[in-house]
Amino acid sequence: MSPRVPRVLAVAGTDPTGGAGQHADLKSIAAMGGYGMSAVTAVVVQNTLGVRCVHVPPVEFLAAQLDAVAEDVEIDAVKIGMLGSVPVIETVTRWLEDRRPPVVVLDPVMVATSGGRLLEREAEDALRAMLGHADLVTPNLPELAVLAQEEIASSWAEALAQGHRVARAHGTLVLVKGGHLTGDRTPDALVGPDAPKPLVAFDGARVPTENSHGTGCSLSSALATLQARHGDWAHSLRIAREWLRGALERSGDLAVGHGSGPVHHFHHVQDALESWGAAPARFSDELWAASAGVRREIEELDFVRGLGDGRLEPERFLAYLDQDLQYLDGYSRALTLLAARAPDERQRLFFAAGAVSCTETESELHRARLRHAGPGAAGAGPGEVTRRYTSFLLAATAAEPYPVGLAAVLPCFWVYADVGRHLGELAAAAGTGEHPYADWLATYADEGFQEATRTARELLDEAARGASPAVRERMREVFLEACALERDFFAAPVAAVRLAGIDGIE
Ligand SMILES: Nc1ncnc2c1ncn2[C@@H]1O[C@H](COP(=O)(O)OP(=O)(O)O)[C@@H](O)[C@H]1O
Ligand SMILES: Cc1ncc(COP(=O)(O)OP(=O)(O)O)c(N)n1
Repeated sequence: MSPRVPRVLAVAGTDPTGGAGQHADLKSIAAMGGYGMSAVTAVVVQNTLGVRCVHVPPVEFLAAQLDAVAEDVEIDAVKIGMLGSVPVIETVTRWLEDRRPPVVVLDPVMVATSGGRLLEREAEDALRAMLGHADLVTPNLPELAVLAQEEIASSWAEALAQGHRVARAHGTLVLVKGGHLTGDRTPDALVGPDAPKPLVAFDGARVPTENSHGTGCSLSSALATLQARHGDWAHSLRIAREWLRGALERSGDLAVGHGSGPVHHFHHVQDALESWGAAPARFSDELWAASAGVRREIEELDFVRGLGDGRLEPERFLAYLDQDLQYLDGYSRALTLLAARAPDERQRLFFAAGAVSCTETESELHRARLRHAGPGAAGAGPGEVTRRYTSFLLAATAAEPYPVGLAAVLPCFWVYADVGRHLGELAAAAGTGEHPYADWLATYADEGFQEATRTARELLDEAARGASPAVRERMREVFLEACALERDFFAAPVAAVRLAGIDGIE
């Protein structure tokens, strides 16, 4: 019977930055619910930028490690990664002949994506000769071509056919991986020796990230673990792919290295930790605490008190609406600039959608109210505070680093949502009678707006994690300046009672 916690041995090289090799294997095995062990084949000096050099310890040392594990622990699965040279391949082959665990996955590591060779060229024949010992071989496309002794496949159909030829020649299953294909899809398929048609195939959109260091190591060790658990390759591949997709999508949380960074093996555990209350300190919390004084000043403003308890003069409310409409024009331009500079599709869509909503929905709400108030309700142009605030936003989003632009636009989401909460409290305290601004106050509580505020905050935290100390400091300055501008903006309508011809408001 399959063990609940499979004992999985990784026979592989090292990566001191923890993204590839046996470090990635151990994380992947644990992430899939296994117990990881490792025997070192080669000590590799590498980081996310590339491989610097390789030291292969005497093979007697490797054989002793393998025996030490096997003599003590029942091994449910082995994942074999970097082997490097003929003597190492021969040592591992001999060990497999003596003590083969029930599941053997061989990732025929040859060249790191960053360019460094991890298998001597003269060891390629020996590696091919070893394939028959594996249940599953997981080459990337260049490795598959070496195993097949053919050109690199240039299409998915060619890759599948090549995978089948390798599977047939060595009597093993081959996982044909599409990570190295050009284009925005990353298919994977299991091909067996008996027929060219894949036993199972999966497709998916490529995750837009540079952080793919160690994906091959991670996938193969996850598969070894899942297979020891379920005994079904198709099922194992489905789960491993889904997990790896999350690990690629959340790789940006890690901020490790300056090159192709590692994937986030424990992205699912991070969520569990947070649900247990172990949320990490958020940079946005720090900014929020620093803005407490300005937010108190906003709550004290006559305009805010009057809007909350309903006593605000209509002409002041309309003066505010008129300036807010002109502010929205600048704000939507600032969001458009951020969308253009966003590092990934999710952020680009978020800011682009925000810009559209400002220009279409929110501006129209303002215009409808101003139209209803009569022809005198529209002001002459942007007031001094409106001009100052919008110029500040455009400068920050166009010319400063992207995380700083994010810090500039966040208060318009967050402070506004917080003022809305406070206004709701003031309205409730003022009593249950008819409130002249009730429908306007309801817009602050809109769930779509609250959700957008949460997302903007998460994006700021994400950007802060990858930012240098100098950029984080600038984010703080800009965030506080935007909060002060929010305050000045709420204070400005007091000076605007000059608007004429107003009978009522809607
Ligand atoms: N950007 C990406 N988005 C989604 N999946 C990816 C991406 N990059 C790699 N993968 C997946 O990671 C696994 C290993 O990738 P691949 O690049 O083919 O191998 P290797 O890391 O051995 O070079 C495959 O399942 C592949 O589909
Ligand atoms: C020690 C070690 N083993 C294997 C690799 C290659 O890892 P892989 O998962 O194929 O992905 P890249 O790192 O090449 O993107 C390695 N770098 N080091």
